[in-house]
Formats: sequence, C-alpha cells, structure tokens
Amino acid sequence: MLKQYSFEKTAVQTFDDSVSLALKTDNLQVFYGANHAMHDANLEFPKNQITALIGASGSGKSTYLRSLNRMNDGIATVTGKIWYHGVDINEPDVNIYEIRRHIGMVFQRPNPFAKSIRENIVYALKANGIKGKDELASRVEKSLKGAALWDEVKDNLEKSALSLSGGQQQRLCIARSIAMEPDVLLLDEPCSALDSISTVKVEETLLELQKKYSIIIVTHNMQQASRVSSQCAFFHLGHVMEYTPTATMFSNPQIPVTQDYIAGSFG
Ligand SMILES: Nc1ncnc2c1ncn2[C@@H]1O[C@H](COP(=O)(O)OP(=O)(O)OP(=O)(O)O)[C@@H](O)[C@H]1O
Repeated sequence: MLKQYSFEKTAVQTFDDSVSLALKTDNLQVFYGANHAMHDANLEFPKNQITALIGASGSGKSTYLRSLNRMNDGIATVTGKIWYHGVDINEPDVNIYEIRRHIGMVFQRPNPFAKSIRENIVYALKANGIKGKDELASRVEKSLKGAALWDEVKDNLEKSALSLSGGQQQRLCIARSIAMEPDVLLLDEPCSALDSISTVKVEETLLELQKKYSIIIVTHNMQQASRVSSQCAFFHLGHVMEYTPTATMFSNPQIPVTQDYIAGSFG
C-alpha cells in the first residue's frame, strides 16, 4: 500500500539577496485539463550553478521544467509567475521565441536534424539573422568546444549528425543550444539514452558549462544529481517537497517523504 505523506511539511530553501538568481517561480501550477499536475512550485535558481530536479516517474519534473521556457503553451494551462531578469515571462504578451533564445532546452533523446554537424549549429543562427561567414564559423567552433565535441568532429564538420554516436549527438544538441548564447539551459534527462561513458562526458561538459550558464537538469539518476548539482529539488505527486543543497538532500534529507525516496523505499 502507498504510504501517505503530508504536503504541508516541506523544506524549501530560499536564497538571501547576495545570491544572483537566474530564474524564480512563484506559485507555479500546471493543469492538463482536469489533471492538476503541478501545485504551487516556489523555487529559486541561482546563476552559474546546476540545480537538479529529482523524483519518481510522474511526479511533475518535466512538466515543471517545460513550463520554464513556455514549452507547455498549447498543451497545458500554466498559472503563477516565472521571473527572469525582473520580467514575469509567464505573461501572455511575452515573445516566446525570444524567451527560448535566452532559456534553451535539451531533450531526453538526442534529436539532431538530419543535416551536417555544421548545419545543425548554423540553422537556428541563420534563422535569427546571423549570416556572416566568419561569425557563423566562429560560433560553430565556440559552441562545439563548449559542448566538448570540437576535438572529435573538427576535421569533418560536413559529416551527417546522424552518423555520430548517441553521446556525441547529445553533445551536438547541447552545442546547438549554446550556439544561441542563452543564459539558462534546461535539460530533461539528457543522459537517459546514453551509456555510462557518454554520460560521464556529458556530465563533465555540464560542470564546465555552469561557469557560463545557469543549468536546471531533470534526472532520474540520484548519483548524477549528486555528482553535478549544487542544489536539488525533490518532486512528489506534483508537489515540490524539499529543496536543499545537494549534499544535505543526500546525507540529511529533512522530511519523511524525501528520506524514504533517498533510501530507495519507493519510486
Ligand atoms: N502532454 C501531457 N498531456 C497530459 N498529461 C501529461 C502530459 N505530460 C505529462 N502529463 C501528466 O503530468 C503528470 C506529471 O508528468 P511528468 O512527465 O511531468 O512527470 P515526470 O516526473 O517528469 O515523469 P518522468 O520521470 O517519467 O518523465 C503525470 O500525471 C502525467 O501523466
């Protein structure tokens, strides 16, 4: 029988004014029709750090993540506020394409275009009016270096992206995202389709990227959360139950539901 936990007693950290925030949500709620999938999520994400969202399947992690750059528009009703540089980007008149240039996303399965490695990167740049040959070449090199893929592909940028390994494809997708020079990178279980060696590569890449970007990652893998993140939010049945420094989450979880999850008693 499923154990019942109280949604009243949560442990949610807030940061003091000295911490610069990349994003913050106030009372974020998500409804898929009658399904109230996310309840009152109040979270703050510090700049240039990695924050992990963890929890059992169906707990609302992806729903929450996708709301942050308005990927749920047309799919779900999202209420509450999403603060980005002092602007509530959940307002209807916000330009969502502009938002997605600043808040990029990498999905669970690597999804490069069936084009060359170079074209994968320059496609969105050209669509956004960046046309100079030198500028494009420099952005290709910079983003592939940022995603730790440059050395593996620099001699054959015209090769099809689909001929790369899964791990290389995922790093190409990260490169494609950072080519637009976003501030925030959202990653939805980016390693779930990868083997352990590719996973290590992607994790090393993220640890390097946090110097420049603020990163929010959904992961099922608790070891991954503990390896890469500075703070960790635990989701349960559409509620944020606990949000603490990652070391605290794994060594001294504050409330019973998190203690049971970390101990592997459910999920
Ligand atoms: N596109 C959708 N349409 C309708 N309901 C959805 C949709 N996406 C998610 N849901 C529902 O929202 C709830 C939360 O799902 P979500 O995918 O956010 O959880 P999750 O924690 O990310 O799970 P997982 O780890 O399995 O990806 C579930 O009840 C799910 O069925």
